Amino acid sequence: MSEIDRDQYLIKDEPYYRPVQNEVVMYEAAYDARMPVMLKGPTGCGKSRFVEYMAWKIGAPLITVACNEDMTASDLVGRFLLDINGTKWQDGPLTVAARIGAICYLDEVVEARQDTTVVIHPLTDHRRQLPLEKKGELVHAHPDFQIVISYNPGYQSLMKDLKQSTKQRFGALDFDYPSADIETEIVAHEGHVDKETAEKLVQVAQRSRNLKGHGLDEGMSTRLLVYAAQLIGKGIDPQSACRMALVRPLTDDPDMRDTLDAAVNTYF
Ligand SMILES: Nc1ncnc2c1ncn2[C@@H]1O[C@H](COP(=O)(O)OP(=O)(O)OP(=O)(O)O)[C@@H](O)[C@H]1O
Repeated sequence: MSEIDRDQYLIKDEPYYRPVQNEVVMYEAAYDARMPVMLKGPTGCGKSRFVEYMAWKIGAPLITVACNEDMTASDLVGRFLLDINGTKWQDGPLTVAARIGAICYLDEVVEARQDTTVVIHPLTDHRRQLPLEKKGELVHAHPDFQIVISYNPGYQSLMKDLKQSTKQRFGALDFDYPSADIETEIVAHEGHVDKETAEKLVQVAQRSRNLKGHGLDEGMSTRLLVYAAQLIGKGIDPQSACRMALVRPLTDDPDMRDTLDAAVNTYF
């Protein structure tokens, strides 16, 4: 539909992304094949940043949808809205992406109910179609349309997982917190702190990641390390910065909190 302003979804400035493995080359090949891609990995490890960077590099518009359990198929596909002139169809983000040839990034897709997730099926196989049942229209995806989903395998349970018939429509790239030297580089760059401070933050995080499954559901993410670095960059003393950005968000358990505070104190 010509009235959609495609340019608004373009990423104008290069996002900072530090490649970790061969993910850039792999993604480019998948994009060339318009293969649906699944990014697997823990929270705050760089998946969204990676998609932004790839969209910028390719020059493709990017439409991101944060999925949640209340999301319905209509939230993705579109719905009729009432206005003073009667009813008017409004495309949802998935439909807009299919029409303009955007990369549609469904963040944490497993949060959505399975009856919502299945609407992506006809778009992710050879059909590349999206039926708008309520409107009686069959949208043929633009040749540049691609679908990308993110998925945190750590959170999944039998109750909440993607169906095999959904999973097996995607090529998957594994993401994880980067090695210490790369993560230090990222934290120093994003948090505007010196290398030595970034290194210490990464060491604290690595300690917390060893506690995953032993009282912690998840270790400190790269995102939290960037937060801590930003506070330190604002002149906050490192211990207080780490308490606020690294320890308190992670746990409500007083013993675990003390353990993590102690880990912070050994480095700062
Ligand atoms: N490889 C990387 N290059 C540059 N920045 C990174 C990288 N990895 C992580 N970061 C930093 O970590 C922050 C969090 O990453 P991002 O938002 O992409 O996480 P995510 O994996 O998408 O998390 P979630 O699953 O919770 O949405 C980014 O804003 C960025 O500052």
